[in-house]
Amino acid sequence: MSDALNIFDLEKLAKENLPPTAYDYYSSGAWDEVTLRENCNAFNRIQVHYKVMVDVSKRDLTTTVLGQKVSMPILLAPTAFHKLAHPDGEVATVRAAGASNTIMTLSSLSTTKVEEVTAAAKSPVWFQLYINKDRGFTRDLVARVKAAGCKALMLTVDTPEWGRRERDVRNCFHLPPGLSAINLIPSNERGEFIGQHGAGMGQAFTWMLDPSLTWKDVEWLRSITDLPIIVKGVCRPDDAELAIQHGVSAVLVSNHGARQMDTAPATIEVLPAIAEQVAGRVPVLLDGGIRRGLDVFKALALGATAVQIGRPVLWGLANGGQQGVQTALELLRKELDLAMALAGCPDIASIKRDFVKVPNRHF
Ligand SMILES: Cc1cc2nc3c(=O)[nH]c(=O)nc-3n(C[C@H](O)[C@H](O)[C@H](O)COP(=O)(O)O)c2cc1C
Ligand SMILES: CCCCC(=O)C(=O)O
Repeated sequence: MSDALNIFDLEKLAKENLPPTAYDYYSSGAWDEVTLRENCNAFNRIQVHYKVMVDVSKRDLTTTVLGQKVSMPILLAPTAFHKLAHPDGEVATVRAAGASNTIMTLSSLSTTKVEEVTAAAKSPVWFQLYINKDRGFTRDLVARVKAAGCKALMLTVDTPEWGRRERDVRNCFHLPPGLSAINLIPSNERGEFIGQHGAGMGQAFTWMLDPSLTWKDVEWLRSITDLPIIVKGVCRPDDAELAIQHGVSAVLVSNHGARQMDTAPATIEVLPAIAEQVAGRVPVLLDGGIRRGLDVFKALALGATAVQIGRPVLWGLANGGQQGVQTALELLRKELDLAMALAGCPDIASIKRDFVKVPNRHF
């Protein structure tokens, strides 16, 4: 339905379709948005050293992530409030993930009940979790999402407090009447009011965060569930090491789409050192700034098993719901496929470290 040639076109169309406050909420980053720009710009500084005269007439983008086969190494990151973009909300998103045969992680702050999302799923759904100050609340939620059929927990660890997104503060951003973080309601009366207060998004949701969290809470989480745990928000090799020591099943290199700590490095810049530290013990995933299939190629060359996309899904959702999300996913799939052909890589396993050159390494 859309004439979008790429994700940037989809964003332009989304901006026209969305109420300005919703567009600002989706697009913004923390403070001066330095990292927001860097997440994308850093990909462009990486060179691709392609091979020639390789038979790339047949190409295979399939791969396996945590034992789950996907049609491509591009997963859907957890993002809040999909009904702000389209009335079908997270159901549209999960249907698109199913049609593209890849994994969606549902945000804790989804505007659709987890059971409704998994019922519409044709491919695995993971659940993004914040550990609540009230551990009983978290325990109930974990049991509920497992019963609903979620196949892994993605524990977000970069959010002891909400980062400050000044566009939201200026806009007095809040959820319109009728929308709420619905999964958080049944266990907690405060849920009803979540997000209904202007300018106070951060405040309205602060009750669900616990700034006292440490790695021992990952052990606690492991003790209450047998679901695999992916730690989301790691940006340093030493933290990746601690995550592994505390028994996680995967490490996700992420700076929360630049919405938490501003001037944090671009995720693609810290990926090589983290992948070296992890050394294949668990899968390393990455998100932040992926706007081209070529970016996916670079992340894989630098050690990621797969990547996640956040905002591109929302831009798709704002352009016709399920169909728009499929457009976003298929644009990126085609770009990755072409990048692999041009680089001389017929399959995912052949995308190796020596295909890319990184100008300045962190750590
Ligand atoms: C509008 C929006 C909402 C988000 N909501 C959540 C969330 O509820 N939980 C979470 O762990 N991360 C959340 N994130 C972060 C994403 O999971 C992901 O890390 C980030 O969007 C990746 O960067 P990209 O948008 O540049 O692809 C959100 C990001 C955006 C843009
Ligand atoms: C109050 C913030 C809601 C979620 C969100 O925007 C994020 O995780 O970045």
